[in-house]
Amino acid sequence: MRPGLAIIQVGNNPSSLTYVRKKIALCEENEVHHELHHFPESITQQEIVHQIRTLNQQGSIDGILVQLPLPPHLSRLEISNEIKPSKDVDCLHMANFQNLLQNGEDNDIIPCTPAAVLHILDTQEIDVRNQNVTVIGRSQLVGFPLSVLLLRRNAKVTICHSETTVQEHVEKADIVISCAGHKELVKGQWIKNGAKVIDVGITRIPGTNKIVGDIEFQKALSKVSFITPVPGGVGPLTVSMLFKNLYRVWCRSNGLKLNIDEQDEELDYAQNYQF
Ligand SMILES: Nc1nc(=O)c2c([nH]1)NC[C@@H]1CN(c3ccc(C(=O)N[C@@H](CCC(=O)O)C(=O)O)cc3)C=[N+]21
Repeated sequence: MRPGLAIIQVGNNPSSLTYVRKKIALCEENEVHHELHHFPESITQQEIVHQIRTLNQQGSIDGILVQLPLPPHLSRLEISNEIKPSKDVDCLHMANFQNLLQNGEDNDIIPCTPAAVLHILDTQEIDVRNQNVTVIGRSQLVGFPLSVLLLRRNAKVTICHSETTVQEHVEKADIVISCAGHKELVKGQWIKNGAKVIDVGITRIPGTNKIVGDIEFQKALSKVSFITPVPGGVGPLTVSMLFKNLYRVWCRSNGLKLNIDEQDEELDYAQNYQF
């Protein structure tokens, strides 16, 4: 049986519309069974919970993804914990999240964006051990788990957030990973010569189709020894990692042994990425 992915989307957040469209396009390209459950902003907590419970029972669905952010009247925590842990491709359920903290990269599921960042570090052969790594942002899906995973790789991690100054921590960083979603928050001149920079942030410029990252890219270019662009950097890889996670849960639910080499091939055909 083909892998099956259910996406739950609430409202019409323009970024979510784009991301969901990309995920569905990849499902179609790769013959992954998919269902989009798109609800109006007015949906109640109970209705969403009911939908998740139905999908939890559904044999054709291996992975359930609740597209974030949710509107403020819905409880993300409660909704996350309704997802059957074995179908949770984003590692949102608290049991999965706890396992992630305990097992680090040995965990079954690593959330898609942190997994994308680790993949970049690995393919670029960037060793974070004993390096000053400044992570900007502490969200449950990105900054926080990523920081823990970097710590387990023995990086010296500094986490910045809305109540910290950023400049001084960027200035001392060997590696900067920005996941704030604030247009050009990190000034090129702050970056240490030779530093490596991964830009996870995406901000849409209103009234255009343009997106920009958290880093002043052009100004950073003369300083860095490596930088990922926006668009065309972490974003597309994030979607590849979703498919990697889906493949994992599908293997598990079908009693198949995971073949990691095969899995990496799956990843290559899912996206072409080149920095
Ligand atoms: N439950 C959940 N899981 C997620 O994995 C999740 C989420 N919620 N909410 C939002 C973020 C963001 N995210 C991206 C997906 C694709 C691109 C992507 O393809 N970006 C392209 C272009 C995008 C564009 O043109 O707008 C690029 O950066 O080149 C970016 C970001 C997944 N997220």
